[in-house]
Amino acid sequence: MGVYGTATEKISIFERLLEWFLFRFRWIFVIPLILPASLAYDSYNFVRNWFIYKVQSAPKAHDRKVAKIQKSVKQWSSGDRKKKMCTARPGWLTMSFRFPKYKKDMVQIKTNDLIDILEIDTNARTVRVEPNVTMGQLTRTLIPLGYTLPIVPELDDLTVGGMINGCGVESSGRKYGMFQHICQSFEIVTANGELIFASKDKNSEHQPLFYGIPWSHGTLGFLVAATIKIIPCKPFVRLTYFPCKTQKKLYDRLSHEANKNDNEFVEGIQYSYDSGMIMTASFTEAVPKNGSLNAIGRWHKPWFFKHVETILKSGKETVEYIPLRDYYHRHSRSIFWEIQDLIPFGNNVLFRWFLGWTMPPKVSLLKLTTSGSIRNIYNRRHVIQDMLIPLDNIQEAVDIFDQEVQIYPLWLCPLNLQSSPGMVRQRAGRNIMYVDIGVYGNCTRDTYEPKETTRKIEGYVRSVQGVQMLYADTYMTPSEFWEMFDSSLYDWLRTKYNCKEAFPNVYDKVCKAARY
Ligand SMILES: Cc1cc2nc3c(=O)[nH]c(=O)nc-3n(C[C@H](O)[C@H](O)[C@H](O)COP(=O)(O)OP(=O)(O)OC[C@H]3O[C@@H](n4cnc5c(N)ncnc54)[C@H](O)[C@@H]3O)c2cc1C
Ligand SMILES: NC(=O)C1=CN([C@@H]2O[C@H](COP(=O)(O)OP(=O)(O)OC[C@H]3O[C@@H](n4cnc5c(N)ncnc54)[C@H](OP(=O)(O)O)[C@@H]3O)[C@@H](O)[C@H]2O)C=CC1
Ligand SMILES: CC(C)=CCC[C@@H](C)[C@H]1CC[C@@]2(C)C3=C(CC[C@]12C)[C@@]1(C)CC[C@H](O)C(C)(C)[C@@H]1CC3
Repeated sequence: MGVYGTATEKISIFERLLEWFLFRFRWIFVIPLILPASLAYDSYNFVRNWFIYKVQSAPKAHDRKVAKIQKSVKQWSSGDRKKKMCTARPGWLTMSFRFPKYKKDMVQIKTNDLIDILEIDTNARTVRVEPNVTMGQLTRTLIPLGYTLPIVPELDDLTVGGMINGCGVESSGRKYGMFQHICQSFEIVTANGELIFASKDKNSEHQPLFYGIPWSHGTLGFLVAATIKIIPCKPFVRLTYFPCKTQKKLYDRLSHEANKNDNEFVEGIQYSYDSGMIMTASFTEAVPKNGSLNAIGRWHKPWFFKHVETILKSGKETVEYIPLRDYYHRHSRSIFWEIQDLIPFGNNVLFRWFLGWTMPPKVSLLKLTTSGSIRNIYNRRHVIQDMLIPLDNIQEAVDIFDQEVQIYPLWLCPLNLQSSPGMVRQRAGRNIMYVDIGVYGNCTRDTYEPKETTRKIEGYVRSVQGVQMLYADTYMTPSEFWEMFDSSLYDWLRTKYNCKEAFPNVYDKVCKAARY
């Protein structure tokens, strides 16, 4: 039973067996209940969003919704101010592993109904959206018009608000950086209830706030709308798979492709210590006559990471044409590779043909129904981490991951990090190619101790000027945290916009103590 935890934990054999049973057979509950509920939830949202977009009622309603938020914040401001504020978005809806503890002791401001796309301006090449608009909603609306966001983080339910106040990365990061770098302006309700417009434009009065908002997790104000760049796109991508059978070949290829201007998208999946696949893609108008079309998003298709593994085994460099939306949401159906634990036989051909159309279960509904025992088992042996480190350090970083957790596959996503102000900054004065190393899975190492192991990895990441994505568990102390992140602009903005009484410090929202 060593695999389920650490020697120091005192938990009876019976409890372990029960946990194991609940974990292994979670599908008994997920298939008949969560899958239909997910389908119903998505269908309702699809119809509702389509209707609202058609009747164009969102822009008018927006002003009313924002006025309500301002009123609530002003009420807080003129009250006793004993409690701090956060959004009322419930913990089970967020796309992170933990349920936030801090919400119950705070005044929750209702930003929940900010769920609409407000304006698509194809001349200015921007889209103005409310913060709870999801990536799935945006691709569904923009792609038929011939446009897309330059960066589309791949899980359908990720929100614009989460991508901006937290962080968003995707395979076009090699060209565009992170989600915050494709934003033009933010509309913010401040701690005083004032509505301000913070733009990237250097003549904008609130330009520093524009740079301060990303990664601040709602601790500088409430985001009520964002204007984001859009670019023209084509209906397909031409995806090339480069199987790599040694680690050197894998990282050389990753670095070569990440620095090559022709590539719109570059990502890697490392399947073992010394083998993996690098994939590059660019937009294309049509599938050539002899080209192979693969609509990977269709319900009966194999999970994307399994499909890639099959090509890796064949060892052949392969080219496929993939519908653009299928490409963007390629990791949604299998929630990267997390679905294996939830429905172990989900990639079986019979399951796919009969029930594939009901997949995937919604992460939010899974979270809502996660029992304490399942949470314990995930706490003890499941690792979810994304570390952004300079691409030049990839070999060393993977060695540390291998030594500490030895979990594969690893997600490798290059991103171009600008030298701009904000919580995440590198001070080179030029762009540096980073890579996001994503580790998602069960650790079977006997030496794995969630806190100690994560702290070792965090220490390494700090030592190479890397950063940890904060949706994951962080075990850093405040001083370690502020060694990793730059507090100069953040602290100044917290004073300037009277945030200290109104919102907690970002560390107090993301540290382990703030989460279940
Ligand atoms: C005590 C104190 C007072 C401050 N007062 C102000 C103030 O009056 N006005 C103000 O705007 N900020 C102010 N700030 C915030 C300051 O801009 C940030 O701390 C900034 O991120 C620090 O950058 P740096 O000095 O390391 O700049 P550098 O590393 O030298 O800057 C890197 C690049 O970012 C650009 N840059 C730097 N700051 C900003 C910014 N705020 N917005 C856009 N581009 C920027 C620079 O031009 C340069 O190209 C103050 C901070 C402190 C601690
Ligand atoms: N490809 C990728 O990049 C992926 C990224 N992720 C991570 O998941 C998270 C996104 O999850 P998602 O469910 O969309 O977002 P969350 O609800 O988790 O929000 C993330 C943070 O942003 C704050 N926030 C959200 N909306 C607002 C707003 N309107 N005004 C002020 N603050 C706000 C929240 O504050 P509060 O606590 O007050 O609600 C919270 O601290 C991100 O942090 C991201 O890093 C996950 C998967 C993939
Ligand atoms: C930067 C990138 C690409 C990050 C991808 C992160 C995903 C793999 C994470 C985000 C949220 C996440 C932690 C989650 C889970 C798996 C991994 C996810 C989807 C699951 C579904 C695993 C099963 C759990 O019981 C529970 C339902 C609580 C969580 C919910 C969040």
